Amino acid sequence: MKVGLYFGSFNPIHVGHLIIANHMAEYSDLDEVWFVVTPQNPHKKKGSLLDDHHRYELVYIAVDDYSKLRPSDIEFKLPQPNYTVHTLAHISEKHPNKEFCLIMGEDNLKSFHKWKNYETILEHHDIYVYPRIVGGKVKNQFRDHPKIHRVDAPIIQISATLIRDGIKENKNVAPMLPEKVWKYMDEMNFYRK
Ligand SMILES: Nc1ncnc2c1ncn2[C@@H]1O[C@H](COP(=O)(O)OP(=O)(O)OP(=O)(O)O)[C@@H](O)[C@H]1O
Ligand SMILES: O=C(O)c1ccc[n+]([C@@H]2O[C@H](COP(=O)([O-])O)[C@@H](O)[C@H]2O)c1
Repeated sequence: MKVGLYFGSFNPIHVGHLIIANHMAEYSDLDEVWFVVTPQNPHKKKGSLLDDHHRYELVYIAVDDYSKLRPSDIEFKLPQPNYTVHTLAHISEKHPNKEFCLIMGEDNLKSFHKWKNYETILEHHDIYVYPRIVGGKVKNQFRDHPKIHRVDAPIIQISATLIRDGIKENKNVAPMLPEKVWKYMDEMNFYRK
């Protein structure tokens, strides 16, 4: 079985994430997509991060109705900050019968040369890249790389930052979130202060 791993802070998960993951599961050769909730991205400040378990709960609620999408808390017990190369080694050892690929946006591909041991990642895993609107260029070494596959998924301009800021300013952010996710966030008063 071929599993696509979609790593992120998911602070919170939104419809942009869900549309990408569902597109990969339905229109590529991936059998499943797992949302790996990252406690601490090595390139991001902890800042306004909601508690790990709350972010995981929101992902869990979001994928509940999708049989090919799953939540994963595998990074919760691994050392922080979370380097993807370590998680990939750990997850591959835990599930020897599955083939794991990485899903990433074009934005992340642009800074992929700064990731820890990115050559090791490319040696062992395929990467499925979806388009995003961002400045800058993808490095030549990643352009026609045999392990990097482009998937023509839709471009959605929503970010978790936009949602967090909107909630603080009392705006209606409901359309940007799966309905059950928004209901839970609203009840729990997440991101209000
Ligand atoms: N609208 C979107 N469409 C496609 N990919 C997205 C979108 N928003 C985020 N991503 C990508 O999904 C992954 C996880 O996203 P992340 O949790 O950082 O959300 P975010 O919305 O970018 O968050 P923030 O605004 O807090 O930086 C990252 O690789 C990110 O580039
Ligand atoms: O391994 C690395 O060096 C590395 C550097 C930057 C980002 N990442 C991972 O990329 C994923 C996307 O991060 P984010 O916070 O933008 O959603 C997240 O799981 C990070 O841990 C990993």
